[in-house]
Amino acid sequence: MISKVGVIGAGSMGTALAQSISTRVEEVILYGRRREVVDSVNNLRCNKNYFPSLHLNPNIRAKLTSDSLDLADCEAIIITIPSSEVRSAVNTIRDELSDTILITVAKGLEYPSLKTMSDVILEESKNPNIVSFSGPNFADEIVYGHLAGATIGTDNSSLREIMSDLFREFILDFSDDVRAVELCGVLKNVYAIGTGMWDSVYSNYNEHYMFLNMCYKEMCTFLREISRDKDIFTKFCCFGDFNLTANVDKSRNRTLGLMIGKNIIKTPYLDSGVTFEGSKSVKGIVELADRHNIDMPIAKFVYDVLSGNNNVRKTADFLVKYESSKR
Ligand SMILES: NC(=O)c1ccc[n+]([C@@H]2O[C@H](COP(=O)([O-])OP(=O)(O)OC[C@H]3O[C@@H](n4cnc5c(N)ncnc54)[C@H](O)[C@@H]3O)[C@@H](O)[C@H]2O)c1
Repeated sequence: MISKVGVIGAGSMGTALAQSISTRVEEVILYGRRREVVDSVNNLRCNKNYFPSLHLNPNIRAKLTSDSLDLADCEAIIITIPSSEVRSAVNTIRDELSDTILITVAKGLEYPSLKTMSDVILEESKNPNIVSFSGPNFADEIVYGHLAGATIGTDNSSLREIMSDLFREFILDFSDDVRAVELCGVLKNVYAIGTGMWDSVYSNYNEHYMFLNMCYKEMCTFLREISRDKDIFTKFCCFGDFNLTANVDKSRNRTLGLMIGKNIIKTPYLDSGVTFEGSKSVKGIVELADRHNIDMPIAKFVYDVLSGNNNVRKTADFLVKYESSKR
């Protein structure tokens, strides 16, 4: 159905999705910032900075973002750059985006606007054909063709069939509440940091799963208030992605929480750069919760520790007392 796709961002997720969809479309253009990455894709058929031993399919070509992009003949564009870069990147190419489907995988909340990435993309591109792609999937597994699940968030039902075909390598579910799908991706990062912090203090299985349950309950309380999709709780973007990110040590945000709890990383630590997107979003989530009058003590726990206002043990002990006092 779609024959040409542009992927903005030649990092882990961009390369993984390019490889995955290249079995479905005629041509994929991977847009990267670094010349050595672009050259390795075109000349060596691999992305030497991210997956040096993976042979990329022959219909993937790479281009530098600093060159003329020629996006106009791409029927879909997948945005796989860190959320902090999305506004400026879309602004630069906004004149070429009017007739394409814009798919975002970036997980973050802009601060202080509290806008999700689809809000930001719509504002910059004025193109309403926006899809969010979110679920429990690590790039280093997608890239080798392992099975994965994902939620497609779109309020345009005519895009569902096109997305089903493009992402045929995935098991998909759908939601018409794009913002809720994206907020699941932001919340799960906050709770993954929190679970890492908690596990650095309480390490038994009972303690771990008690806290995990408390996090999921808080996440659902938030979603019940803001989501139009009343089934969001069972979708890949919610339950699956929350579990993957909070439970698996390969998750960057969980690792951040563990390292802060073990004093390997010092706080304050709210603005970290590319790797730990959750730490950038936690302040926004706390503000959104306040705006909607939702009690979110665990998100506040993560915020307090990341901003250097409290340590993990004291805050975890406070949470235990707080939960017990609700009886
Ligand atoms: N890695 C995963 O498993 C995974 C899974 C789901 C979603 N995501 C999301 O995908 C996004 C990217 O994550 P990643 O893991 O691929 O990160 P990454 O650090 O591996 O790659 C990001 C790439 O984007 C490039 N980049 C940054 N700003 C750019 C710009 N303005 N124009 C072009 N390229 C730019 C960087 O050079 C880098 O190569 C994040 O929002 C992340 O939350 C990642």
